[in-house]
Amino acid sequence: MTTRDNSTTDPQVLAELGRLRDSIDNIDAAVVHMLAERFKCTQQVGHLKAAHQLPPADPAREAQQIARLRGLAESAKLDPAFAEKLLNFIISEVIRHHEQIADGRLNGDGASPAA
Ligand SMILES: C=C(O[C@@H]1C=C(C(=O)O)C=C[C@H]1O)C(=O)O
Repeated sequence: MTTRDNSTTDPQVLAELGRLRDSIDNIDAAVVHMLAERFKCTQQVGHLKAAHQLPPADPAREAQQIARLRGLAESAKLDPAFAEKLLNFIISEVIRHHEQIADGRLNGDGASPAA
């Protein structure tokens, strides 16, 4: 496929591209805000688990979430395999935080966890 810069592209095409990118930027911002809220909740779960000697990971709960999310993805015409991969990626980070909390390496509400 050949590529070229924007200088000769129809202004209407560029306007449409700009409009779509504005929506993409809004969606990305919403995703970041929703993830931040999710991590605030999961940090609290991590502290609760650590205080009551519960394990950081709960595979049975994860299996339920994956099954539910795959169903939601299918209804929304999103690839269920992609939805599962994304959820697993997020959950693995949550479990890492929970292990840090249990080891006393992470405090606070976890809005910006240590690396
Ligand atoms: C948040 C929890 O801890 C872990 C993280 C999960 C998640 O991010 O959704 C789900 C299950 C657990 O492996 C939980 O047990 O609810």
